[in-house]
Amino acid sequence: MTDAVAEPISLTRFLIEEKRAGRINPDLRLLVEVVARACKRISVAVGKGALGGVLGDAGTGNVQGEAQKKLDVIANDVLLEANAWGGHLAACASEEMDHCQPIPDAYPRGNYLLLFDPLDGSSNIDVNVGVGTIFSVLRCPEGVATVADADFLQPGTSQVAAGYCIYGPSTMLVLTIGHGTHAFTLDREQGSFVLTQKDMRVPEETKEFAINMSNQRHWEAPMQDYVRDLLAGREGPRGKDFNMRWIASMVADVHRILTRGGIFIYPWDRKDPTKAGKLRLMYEANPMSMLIEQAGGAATDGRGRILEIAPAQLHQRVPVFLGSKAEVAVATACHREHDAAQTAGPARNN
Ligand SMILES: O=P(O)(O)OC[C@H]1O[C@](O)(COP(=O)(O)O)[C@@H](O)[C@@H]1O
Ligand SMILES: [Mg+2]
Ligand SMILES: [Mg+2]
Repeated sequence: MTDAVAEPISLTRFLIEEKRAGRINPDLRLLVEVVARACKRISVAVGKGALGGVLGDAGTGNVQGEAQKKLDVIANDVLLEANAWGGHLAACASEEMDHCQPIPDAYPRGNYLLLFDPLDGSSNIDVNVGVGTIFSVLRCPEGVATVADADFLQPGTSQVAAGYCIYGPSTMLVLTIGHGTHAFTLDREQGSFVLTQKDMRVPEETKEFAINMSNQRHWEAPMQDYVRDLLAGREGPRGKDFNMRWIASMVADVHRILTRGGIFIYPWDRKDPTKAGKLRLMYEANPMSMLIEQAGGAATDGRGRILEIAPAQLHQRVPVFLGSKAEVAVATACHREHDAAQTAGPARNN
């Protein structure tokens, strides 16, 4: 849990103070301001709902083979356009684009790489449930003349900033620049983000888990074991009753966990064994893991720390276990013990 701030300040003033304290440089500060401005525009588009002609399918597909919603495309265009002229970026990469998009030669170029999931929780757009934008910032490797996808393939530990904007009953920007995780609420009358939670902390222990249970039959053995113990409640080996929540917008599920704790899980499953998971490492798992770790939580792929994964592809997928530290440790230990037993024993049973 996190206390509300005594004297709310704007995002701009917060960033100026961080700059004075030597925690952010002018270019990164500008980049965060530009992303925040773009999120305000997306918030307006999302808020129009059925009146704005923004609901429904775009009639196109993305590189992931997923049908795009109109708002996926709108949010992607808003982020690209807002960042093109800033002078702080070398290139953008998006869940919705096949390859990265370098800043054109005619435009001022900077030294950062921006990655985003422009609209997270797309399946919730048409039913008026919270959705969001997730972003991650990396440094462009030195001496790169024309940025290529390979320049983005850096582990999550290299992120210099990460955040999300949640378009819910209120619009909130949650941000880390590597010195804690902070939440800003959009004052719609003033048009500015105001710091409302400084240094968010994820409680270490929890009694709440978030998972799409309809995939249960497709999970591997350690996942089955872990969730069976949660469901057994007070009478089971965990000795306590667990509650379940699943919004199906990662942004909204993670926001709840940052606010009151819990564990969020999207494991590998056998529905499509060629995919390493559903969620994307670069646009979803890495930025969320940095935010969660900066708030005292933990994030693994069930075996190891997500932020240390060396990416091989821009659109790489990964299993995700993140949230309250002690609970992520239990889930991860369950997988590791299973792996160890498999190595020692005669045959795999999953
Ligand atoms: O449909 P499911 O299996 O519940 O999956 C929900 C998950 O998929 C996502 O919607 C994927 O994100 P996108 O909407 O950006 O593709 C996550 O936000 C969410 O956690
Ligand atoms: Mg997403
Ligand atoms: Mg998306």
